[in-house]
Amino acid sequence: MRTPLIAGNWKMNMTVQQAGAFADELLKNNLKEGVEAAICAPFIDLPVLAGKFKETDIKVGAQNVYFEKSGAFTGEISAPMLRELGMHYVITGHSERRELFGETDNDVNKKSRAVLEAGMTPIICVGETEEERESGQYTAKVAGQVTAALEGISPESAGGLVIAYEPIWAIGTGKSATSDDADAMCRSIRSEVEKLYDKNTADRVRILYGGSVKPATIEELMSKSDVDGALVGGASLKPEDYTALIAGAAQ
Ligand SMILES: O=C[C@H](O)COP(=O)(O)O
Repeated sequence: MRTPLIAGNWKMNMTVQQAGAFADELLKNNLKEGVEAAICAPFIDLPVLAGKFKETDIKVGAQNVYFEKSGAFTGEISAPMLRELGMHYVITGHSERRELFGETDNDVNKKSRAVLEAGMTPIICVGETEEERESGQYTAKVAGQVTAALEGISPESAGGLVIAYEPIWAIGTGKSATSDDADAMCRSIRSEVEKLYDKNTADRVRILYGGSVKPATIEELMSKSDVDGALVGGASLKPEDYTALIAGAAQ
């Protein structure tokens, strides 16, 4: 049985003060049980969130990492640094990092391995462009991203990780994939994991959908058998919306 996960991705939003205020508000709400809650925030917000959520089940994660452990890499943050802060998750391979910062499949693989090695869980993002969807190449594109991201990762580790399917055309556009399309792609990713490993690993790995998920759409999305949760951008920025997402996923 896979525990549903609602992971917020704040992207480049929320100052330290705003992050603290969000946490205080969220802690006043009764989050429904049975759903894992995680917030992936900008690096500077992580200590305050880790502190505020310390005595709770709410997990905190980063949105990026560098794959080396330490050294002359000005401006970068390593996986052991994040682990020491109490991070559980690190997003790797988000399409914004691939598109805007030139991250390759190889970078995503190295980052995901560094995250696992440090004792955290990567949320590995994959997804196709609108052009790839329209030309029918999307399944092959996503399968290729999954294969590249998982290279050299053991079956034990692979079973515990999280993959987020985020069609690029649905991110921040209000144009969400239908729940059936999301389910079909999550199933296709699971079968790719089974090809690379085995059925047991494929049954354990959690696969999220991301792309314009809102409180109004979460329940329908979560009714699908291969969708194990959501990676949520815009709708994770307000405590009341985030609380509603958790409630919707708990139905
Ligand atoms: O990581 C989250 C995704 O990019 C989705 O963002 P969005 O919910 O604002 O469309």
